[in-house]
Amino acid sequence: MSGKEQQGSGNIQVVCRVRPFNKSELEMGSVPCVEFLDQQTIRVKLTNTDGKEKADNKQLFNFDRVFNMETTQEQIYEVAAKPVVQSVLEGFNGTVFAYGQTSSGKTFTMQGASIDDEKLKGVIPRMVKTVFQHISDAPDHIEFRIKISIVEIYMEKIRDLLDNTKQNLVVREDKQRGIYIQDVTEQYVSNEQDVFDLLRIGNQNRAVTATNMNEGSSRSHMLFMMSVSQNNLNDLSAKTGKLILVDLAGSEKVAKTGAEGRVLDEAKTINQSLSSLGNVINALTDGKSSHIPYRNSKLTRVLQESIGGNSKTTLIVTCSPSPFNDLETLSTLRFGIRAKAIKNKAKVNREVTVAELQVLLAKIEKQLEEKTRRVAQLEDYIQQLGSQLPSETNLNQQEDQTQIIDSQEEIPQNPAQISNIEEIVRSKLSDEDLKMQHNLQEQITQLQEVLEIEKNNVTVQTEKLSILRKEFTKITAKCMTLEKENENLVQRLANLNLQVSEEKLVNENKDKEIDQIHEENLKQREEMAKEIESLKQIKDNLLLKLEEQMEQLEEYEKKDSQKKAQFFLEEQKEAETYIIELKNENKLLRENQKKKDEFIQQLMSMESLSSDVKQFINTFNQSQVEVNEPEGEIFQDLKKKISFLETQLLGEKRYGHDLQKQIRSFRKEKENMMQEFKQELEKEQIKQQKKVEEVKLEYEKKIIKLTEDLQNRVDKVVELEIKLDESREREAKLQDFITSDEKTRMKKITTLENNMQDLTKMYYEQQSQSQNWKVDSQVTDNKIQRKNERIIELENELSKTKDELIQTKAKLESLKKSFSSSIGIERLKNLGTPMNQQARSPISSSNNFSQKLQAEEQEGNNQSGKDNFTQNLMQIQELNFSNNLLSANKVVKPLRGGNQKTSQTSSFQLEELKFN
Ligand SMILES: Nc1ncnc2c1ncn2[C@@H]1O[C@H](COP(=O)(O)OP(=O)(O)OP(=O)(O)O)[C@@H](O)[C@H]1O
Repeated sequence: MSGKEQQGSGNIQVVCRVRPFNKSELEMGSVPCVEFLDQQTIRVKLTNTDGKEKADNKQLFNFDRVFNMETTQEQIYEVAAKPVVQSVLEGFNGTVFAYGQTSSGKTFTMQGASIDDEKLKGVIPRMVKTVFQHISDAPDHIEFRIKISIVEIYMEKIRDLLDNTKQNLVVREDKQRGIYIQDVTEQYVSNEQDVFDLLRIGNQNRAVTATNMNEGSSRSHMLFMMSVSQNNLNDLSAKTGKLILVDLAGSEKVAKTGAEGRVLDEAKTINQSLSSLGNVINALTDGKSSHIPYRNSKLTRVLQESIGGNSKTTLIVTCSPSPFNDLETLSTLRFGIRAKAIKNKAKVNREVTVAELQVLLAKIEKQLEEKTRRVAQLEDYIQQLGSQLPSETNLNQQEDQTQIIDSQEEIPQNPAQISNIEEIVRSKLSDEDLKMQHNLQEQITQLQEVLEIEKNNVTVQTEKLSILRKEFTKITAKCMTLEKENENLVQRLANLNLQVSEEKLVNENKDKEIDQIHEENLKQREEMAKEIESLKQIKDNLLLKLEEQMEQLEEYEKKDSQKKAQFFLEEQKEAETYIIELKNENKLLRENQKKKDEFIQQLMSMESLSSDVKQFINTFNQSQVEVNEPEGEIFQDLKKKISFLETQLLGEKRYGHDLQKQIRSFRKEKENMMQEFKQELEKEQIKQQKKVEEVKLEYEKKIIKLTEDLQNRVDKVVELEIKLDESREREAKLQDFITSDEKTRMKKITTLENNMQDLTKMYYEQQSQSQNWKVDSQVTDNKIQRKNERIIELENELSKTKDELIQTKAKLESLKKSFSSSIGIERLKNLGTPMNQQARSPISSSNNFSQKLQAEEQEGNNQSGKDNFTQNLMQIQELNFSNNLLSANKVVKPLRGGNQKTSQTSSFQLEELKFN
């Protein structure tokens, strides 16, 4: 695999999916709050409360891909997840995670409605197929090992969904393994079914609750992790790709989901960890943060490699199309846009095994062997061709000879030769001659010394020259680099100035921002405190009101019952009076009955009396017939009385009948009245009951409304409290940030300012130095030029001297010859001349000698030997003079600054250079 293939740096892929309307949304006749402009662009249409679209509503979002409501599970998988899975099979780390509001379709996307349904199964079951398909298509020498782990992050605890006993796992970091969950269950799998079984177990153990928004709302973030290790049995290489598929818990508004109690706590934790995820994304993308707060939540810690690390990552943002959720959809899309800017650096996780290295070593050894064999073959071939193979040392020498050493011009002067000549001359010359010769020798030595000095000077000068040349080139180079450095420094200085001013500006802005945020926070806090206070007041008022209303209700109920009781009492009273009346009437009736009975008895007694009377009358009548007439009158009276009594009886009977009738009608009336009363009473009772129930219902409704209101307010209070906590946290962080970051920034600024001052100083120093250097270089240039001139002069003089020396030598040679020949003649002539007369200074003695010669000349001893001698003497004088002149010239005439001094300086300089 090439290096390019092994590296994969790029942004996180972000795709957006909008789910279809659910049943209740369809029933409401909702119109989508999103519009799909093309395959990459989506627009959110925000509406006012009247349902009309808001003015200036251009909420456009661009993603790597936008999936509309009709998108199938397969389409999502092919575009969003399959490339990541394929990267994992190549040895990369890969992550696919779904983010969105509760009930927006995260679980549907990641797992699907059913893992067994071909159409509805989600990313996880589909991925399994791709992996096992790849394994079955892979060549035989590739060995695969697949491990599965499933965990959930619930209430900031990592729970192992494959082992219920592991309830609080720990995240660790390792150089080799990267970020990993310690002790998590890693189950080896060998086929698709194994994975599905584990998935089922994991789903069974996952925390799910029904909320107002979702029947099966995930209360945790679920992470499905798969590691795919591959061993190549041929080259023994190994690589491991890790895949993480994340079904996040949904962000939710507690007011909408109706969360309370435990569910509310869950919602708080979910929202908190999602906001930590948002913070990490912000820190990664704002381009300013040096610290990424991965450790603020378990979720971000586990996903550290996936967000901004070694992973190929796809984020699926899921949205609801309902206008009811438009603001949540908007914030989800904004989250996706921020995440899109994250850059990851994925690389193949290759493991270099010992076995692999051994194979590599064996390969290299084999190559080496082949190369050695080839060399031997080539050597044979060369020898066969008759060529000599260079030995190793020759080869080394050849290599060493690459350095060219400058050879110095040899001066034609040989001290050995001179010493030879000296000896010959010494053996042949007399003392005076020897003296002369000695003088000459001295002169020659002087000349040689001068020559030597000059030679040394020249060497020194040449060396100096080369050193100076080198120095000059160095200085020039240095000057150039300094100039460059200077330019860079100026540039840097300008940049630093810019940076500092920018930093200052940024700082000022930040300060302003911080102040603003601080102020805003304070305001918000005040507002929130006020709001909370007012809400508390409202809550208290509501509670008071509720209590009052409850009291009123109780009072009302009391009053109602009192009223009812009174009403019943009155009714009872009425009924009682009525009953009393009826009783009275009954009494009357009974009295009448009594009377009637009495009367009937009377009547009966009267009837018996009348029958007695009748009997008596009959007996009387019978007896009347027998007795007399006057008794007939009594009878008549009795008859009248009887008839009167009979009419009275009849009247009484009628009266009795009437009374009975009356009693019957009274009874009927009473019964009817009782019936009516009962009916009315029942009706009234039902009415009252209905009324009571209505009132009760009304109150219950009111209570429910008030409780709902109260709950909403409590929710609001909770939300506000969460917000307050968050803003407090934010403020605390800001404070930290302000204190720590600001301090470091201030430090940075001061160090930058110091640096700037130093740099400015340095810049000026450098400038003055470079100026000095320029002057120095000019001076050195001039010096070099002068020295060059002087060297040329010296060289000329040297060559002159050399010529002269050669001439002198030649003359000396010829002189020696003629001297030796003439000395013989002279000796013969001046045998009586004392030796001490000749022992004077060379010049004076030679002058005397010349005077003598001149005298002899004048004397006319004109022999050829004598002429020669004179000529030679003249020549010697000339030579002496020129030599003196030359030596005077050479020794006295100083080089610039004095010859000795220069030679001293140069030797000093040389010492210095040697030392350097
Ligand atoms: N693309 C879709 N097609 C058909 N039905 C869908 C789609 N997306 C989601 N649903 C349905 O919507 C409901 C909610 O979906 P899901 O449970 O996946 O939401 P979620 O985002 O996971 O919610 P939570 O965060 O509360 O767990 C489910 O009944 C699901 O079947």
